[in-house]
Amino acid sequence: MTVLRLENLTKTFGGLTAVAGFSLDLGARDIQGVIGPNGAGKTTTFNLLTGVYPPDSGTMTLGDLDLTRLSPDAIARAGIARTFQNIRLFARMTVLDNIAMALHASAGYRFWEAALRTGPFRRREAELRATSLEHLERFGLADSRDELAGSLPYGEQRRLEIARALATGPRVLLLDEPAAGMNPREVEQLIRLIRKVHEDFPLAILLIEHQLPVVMELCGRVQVLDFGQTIASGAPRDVVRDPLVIEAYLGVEEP
Ligand SMILES: Nc1ncnc2c1ncn2[C@@H]1O[C@H](COP(=O)(O)OP(=O)(O)OP(=O)(O)O)[C@@H](O)[C@H]1O
Repeated sequence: MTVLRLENLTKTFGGLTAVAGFSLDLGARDIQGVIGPNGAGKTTTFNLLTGVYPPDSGTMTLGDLDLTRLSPDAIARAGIARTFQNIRLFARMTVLDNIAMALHASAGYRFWEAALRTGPFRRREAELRATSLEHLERFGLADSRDELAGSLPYGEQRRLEIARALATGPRVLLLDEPAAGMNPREVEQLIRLIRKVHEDFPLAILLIEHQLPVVMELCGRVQVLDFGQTIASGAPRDVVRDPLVIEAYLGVEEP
């Protein structure tokens, strides 16, 4: 069953076509990848999908819901969560508060309840902290709950960012180059983490990645972008042998 369908998305900036006719069907339990050289349009695709900018043309649907013109907030509420190429955490807040903030944002408090700190508000605050702690436990981060997020080692910051994205129960998780800046040991741990997330949570994952081993290990299907165009798609082991893909990556001239 398809959870996310993108049809013919196009986005231009001035005279530059960043994404040209991008289409994708993501099954409810798929892990799919998007790869391509620098500037190929990968991050722009995620920015369209999360409502950072509207597409010039094309449609995006999540289940029965048309996402195409929705705001980033509405798209997040509908069930699409993401992480960023450069980790975005509240670095000066504690690990626990980073999760609590994500839950808070989706809890929908009324302003006066929060301002007056009424009984129901305090009760929900306590519940929120308990839920946040449980969530941290699942990700092996409970012992670091009182540390500042910015002081965690890089691999754990990435884990916290993924934990935060999952706190509100999304149907689709977008990971933008999760292995960027990681050493081989951290990459191994990340692959295990993403596998476990996929086993434990009922969601689909769409992954942008430069490091091919990550894509080869995790993705059932991969799409290759070059100058905004999809130049190949299919099983990772077939796609990496495609002459067009080799040329795009290595700049090899065809004979
Ligand atoms: N907001 C913007 N305004 C103008 N041009 C943009 C904007 N965002 C992206 N671009 C351009 O669109 C093209 C695609 O960029 P994009 O960031 O999507 O590529 P990418 O595949 O994610 O690259 P990288 O691997 O380097 O992150 C690039 O030429 C980029 O300069």
